Amino acid sequence: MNGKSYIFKGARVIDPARGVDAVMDIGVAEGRVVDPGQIANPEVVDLSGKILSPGFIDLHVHLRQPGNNMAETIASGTAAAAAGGFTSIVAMPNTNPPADTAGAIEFLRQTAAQKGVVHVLPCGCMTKNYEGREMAGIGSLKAAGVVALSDDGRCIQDHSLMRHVVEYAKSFNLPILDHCEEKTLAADGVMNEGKWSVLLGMNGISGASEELMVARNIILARQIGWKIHMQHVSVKESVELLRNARAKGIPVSGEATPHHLTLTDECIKTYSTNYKMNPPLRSEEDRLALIEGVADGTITVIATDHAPHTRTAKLVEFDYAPFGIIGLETALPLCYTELVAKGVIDLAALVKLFTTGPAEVLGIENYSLAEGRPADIVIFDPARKYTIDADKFKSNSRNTPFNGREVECKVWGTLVNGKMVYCEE
Ligand SMILES: NC(=O)N[C@@H](CC(=O)O)C(=O)O
Ligand SMILES: [Zn+2]
Ligand SMILES: [Zn+2]
Repeated sequence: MNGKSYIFKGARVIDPARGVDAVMDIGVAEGRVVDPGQIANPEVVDLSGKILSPGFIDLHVHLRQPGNNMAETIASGTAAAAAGGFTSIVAMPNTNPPADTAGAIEFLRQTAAQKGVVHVLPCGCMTKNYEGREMAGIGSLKAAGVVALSDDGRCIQDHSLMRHVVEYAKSFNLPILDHCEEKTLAADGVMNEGKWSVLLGMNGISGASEELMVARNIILARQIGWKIHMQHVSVKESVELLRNARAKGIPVSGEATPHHLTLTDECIKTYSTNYKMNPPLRSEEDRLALIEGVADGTITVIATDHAPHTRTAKLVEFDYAPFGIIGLETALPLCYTELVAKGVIDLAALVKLFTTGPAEVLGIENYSLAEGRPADIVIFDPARKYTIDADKFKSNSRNTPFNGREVECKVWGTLVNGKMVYCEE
């Protein structure tokens, strides 16, 4: 079936689910991880100096198909994922039309099967037509194969409706991935509310907008006893709320994006719309609190919130530009350079944030390279220094603030079901 078989030799294998961190050989045949001694006619690949780990999982990707194929398609978005080392991506449902029905999920699954190069895990809307008014048909979404529910891009403001959604999500065993944003406090802001919004004369988005909904979600998760995952956590108060809730055993979790971990609202003095996203870049104090949350295990996931927009959409005044930046092809090098190379966390901890952390949110057990498991693998070279060049991206979009940035750690190859779907050479 899967043509080639491989023996990968000499890599440092980091496999957090099994507590493995050692130089060893890994065999791949028939799409699975196998005993390297049992393979006939393998291609032997010398990976000395490189790292091999389970493929990365991104809980937060916008593929834009259907509705905006110019910005991204399932084909281009999954190619970008493979280039970034991701073998599974959760597709956010805020497409056009939104993924709020079994039919929409079926379209995504069929297109992903034909055009996708990595696993596309569908996420369904929590509300009908993504309007925040009426619950979507969660049972039929589950039957169609969604792995989670989200109204990302928006946040259900009606707490009673949200409570019912959480109850249904629990009965269908679907985690909720929530975009935490109270609307009246976010108002018509375009950047973080703070010193820089005052200096630049722009409308601010209060950190309290996020904090309030994180608190709401913690209350519902506790009351209902069900998993709520906070998407793109950006302010220090949210980190503190999560830390306390998790210490009490409330089933909540949180993700940080590479951009919130590496940039602040000061960047907006350039007026580049590639610094405009939601939630907005926050203060240095917030950024440091996120890093602390990652370091102490409060935040268990790094997710990209890959949000492609065309050049023309972003080529307008800051106030009018859409929110969002791409991230699949820059996540690993940015996080390696800023977190591992600077000694904040070690490499094994970073691999966890991209593998077992997100797997746990989705309820995937034993996400590992144990023999017999599907060969979803990433191989990367931490010693490789390079300059990010957006023109080389597989994504259809170029809306990144990191073009030209010097980084270390390059993805060398990505395998999905034993097939090399990206290889540097
Ligand atoms: N993050 C963003 O700024 N934009 C996202 C929506 C979202 O993730 O909230 C998008 O769909 O463009
Ligand atoms: Zn969002
Ligand atoms: Zn998003």
